[in-house]
Amino acid sequence: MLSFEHVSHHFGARTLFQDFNQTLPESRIVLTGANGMGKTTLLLIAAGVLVPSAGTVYFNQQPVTATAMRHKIGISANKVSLPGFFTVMEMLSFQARQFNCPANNEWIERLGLSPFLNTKVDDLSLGNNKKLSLILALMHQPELLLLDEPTNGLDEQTRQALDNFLASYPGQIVIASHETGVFADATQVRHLHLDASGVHAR
Ligand SMILES: Nc1ncnc2c1ncn2[C@@H]1O[C@H](COP(=O)(O)OP(=O)(O)OP(=O)(O)O)[C@@H](O)[C@H]1O
Repeated sequence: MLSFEHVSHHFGARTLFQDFNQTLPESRIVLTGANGMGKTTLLLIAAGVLVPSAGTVYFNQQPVTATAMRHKIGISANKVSLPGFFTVMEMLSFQARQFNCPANNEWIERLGLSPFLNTKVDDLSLGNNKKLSLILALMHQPELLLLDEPTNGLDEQTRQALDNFLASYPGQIVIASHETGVFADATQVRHLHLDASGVHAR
């Protein structure tokens, strides 16, 4: 369960959110808001990748910045850039070693990334880069999965495969999206909306 306690964040003079307090027991959370409102920033903070200006984010009562949480959280966001000089296979192997999980998971096949295993990350198309980022986020089957615009740039077949996968994912999922129909079939969905006055739970 994700929980924000007195979380504030600002970049220079710009405050994105101030004293955000919310416990989110729902298994599916959708984060919406206009461009530049802070959706990606909130995801990075929830992943423990970015330390907020104030406050703490907890996942199952543990601060997300704790080292032990690395194995429990997965994030796919354009702002989490991948080292361009690695090939796809090297990247997957590296991640597998980090998380002590198999690199050869079904997702490489299912997302059609097999022909690109020897391609350097820098040389991947936008869609294939997105696929790699998604696989890296979910290959260790994290308890908390944070996805920034996961279907952006994906072809229809891949979108469908991802939707089906997410529908039965056992962990908690937070998706930042401009699309309204995210988690259409889920029963427990919480909506968070960001605007100029901060984060609003709906
Ligand atoms: N490292 C940074 N330093 C300074 N400003 C930043 C930094 N990262 C993000 N920002 C600013 O913070 C604001 C929120 O950015 P963020 O990427 O979180 O928005 P977003 O809601 O995800 O936008 P979009 O829908 O366009 O992806 C933007 O105005 C952005 O320019």
